[in-house]
Amino acid sequence: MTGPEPRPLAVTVGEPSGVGADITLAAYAGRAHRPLPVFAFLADPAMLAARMARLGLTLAVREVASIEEASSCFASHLPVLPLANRHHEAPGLIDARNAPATIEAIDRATQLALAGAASAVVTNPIDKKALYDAGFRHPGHTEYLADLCATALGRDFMPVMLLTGPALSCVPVTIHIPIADVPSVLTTALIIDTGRIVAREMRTRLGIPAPRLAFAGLNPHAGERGAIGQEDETIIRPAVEQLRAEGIDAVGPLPADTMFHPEARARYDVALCMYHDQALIPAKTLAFDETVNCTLGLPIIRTSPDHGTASGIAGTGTARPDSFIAALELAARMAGHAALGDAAAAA
Ligand SMILES: NC(=O)C1=CN([C@@H]2O[C@H](COP(=O)(O)OP(=O)(O)OC[C@H]3O[C@@H](n4cnc5c(N)ncnc54)[C@H](O)[C@@H]3O)[C@@H](O)[C@H]2O)C=CC1
Ligand SMILES: NCC(=O)COP(=O)(O)O
Repeated sequence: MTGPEPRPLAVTVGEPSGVGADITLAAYAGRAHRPLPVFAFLADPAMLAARMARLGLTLAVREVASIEEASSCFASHLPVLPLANRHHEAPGLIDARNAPATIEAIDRATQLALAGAASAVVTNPIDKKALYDAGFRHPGHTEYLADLCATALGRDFMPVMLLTGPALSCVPVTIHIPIADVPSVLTTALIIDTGRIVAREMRTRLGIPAPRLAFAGLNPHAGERGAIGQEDETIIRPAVEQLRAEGIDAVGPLPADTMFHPEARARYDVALCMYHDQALIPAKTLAFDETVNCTLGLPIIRTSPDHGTASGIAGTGTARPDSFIAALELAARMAGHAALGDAAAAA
């Protein structure tokens, strides 16, 4: 017996000078070999046509008026929800005129997910500086999506960035801030709040019944018992103790340099790291093509490939779609779609 048809995913095009269009088109072109969950692509059809021509792709595209139409045409046509704003197609070239369309795609995909018409949002990478220069006041998708959800629902959400792949799941507790600001932004309360969201959503959304959380220290050797910095003992340890008191399986602070080798990784389900690169370097080094960026703490599901705009290879046909496909697959799994293999077997 098959259940109701799952609602489509809403995929945003991201920065048009980057590889967002390339990897989405490549994933769709390869769907016979690696089946995809149904999605609608929020993009400028003219920009897509130009990128397809540049890539030598001849895919059947259908402009759809609503995301619901994606389900009926996905097998034969790439469903595109046209943006009202234009994207100028020029690989590698940042153009300030593109920002409104890039943001429109994120806004509309989020609205579709909040309204229940899309089962999840999958974002392609944005060029953060290009958007900052155009007046975008959020560090990245993670915080912007939380703001959009807060505005729509009238309450605040604390977004948490999770990078998850076959070898490692990890969370940067502080995200896109200068390294010099990390010690002052890092507080016991921030670590506790992050740990609670991670523990809850690893269980409720990622299917790990009793997640084991490992917290990295901030300083070398996790501060060497206070001899190499104080934050490990004064900020991180009290947070870990509080989480343990709440029944969460938490350990740390652990020396960060020895918590990512295979035996160490076997002892936890998710590493909570104190700053961006402490988390993203091991995640991308271990599985660049399979790791997915997923935002926890929101009332919607959002995933993304782990990589950036890769604008140096946009339009060349060399961008690998694997992390993007993994992001589609994770979003579908989190949204409760039948596994693609199961769906194929039931068909
Ligand atoms: N979720 C998002 O919106 C993200 C956006 N970014 C943005 O991306 C821009 C560029 O960031 P970078 O640090 O240069 O990282 P990047 O991931 O764009 O590129 C790093 C290296 O990996 C290669 N690469 C990336 N994706 C690839 C793919 N799919 N196939 C083959 N090779 C690939 C690139 O060619 C480059 O050599 C920045 O503006 C940054 O803000 C970065 C990460 C995530
Ligand atoms: N380095 C990760 C990254 O830039 C992703 O940011 P976001 O746009 O997902 O917030």
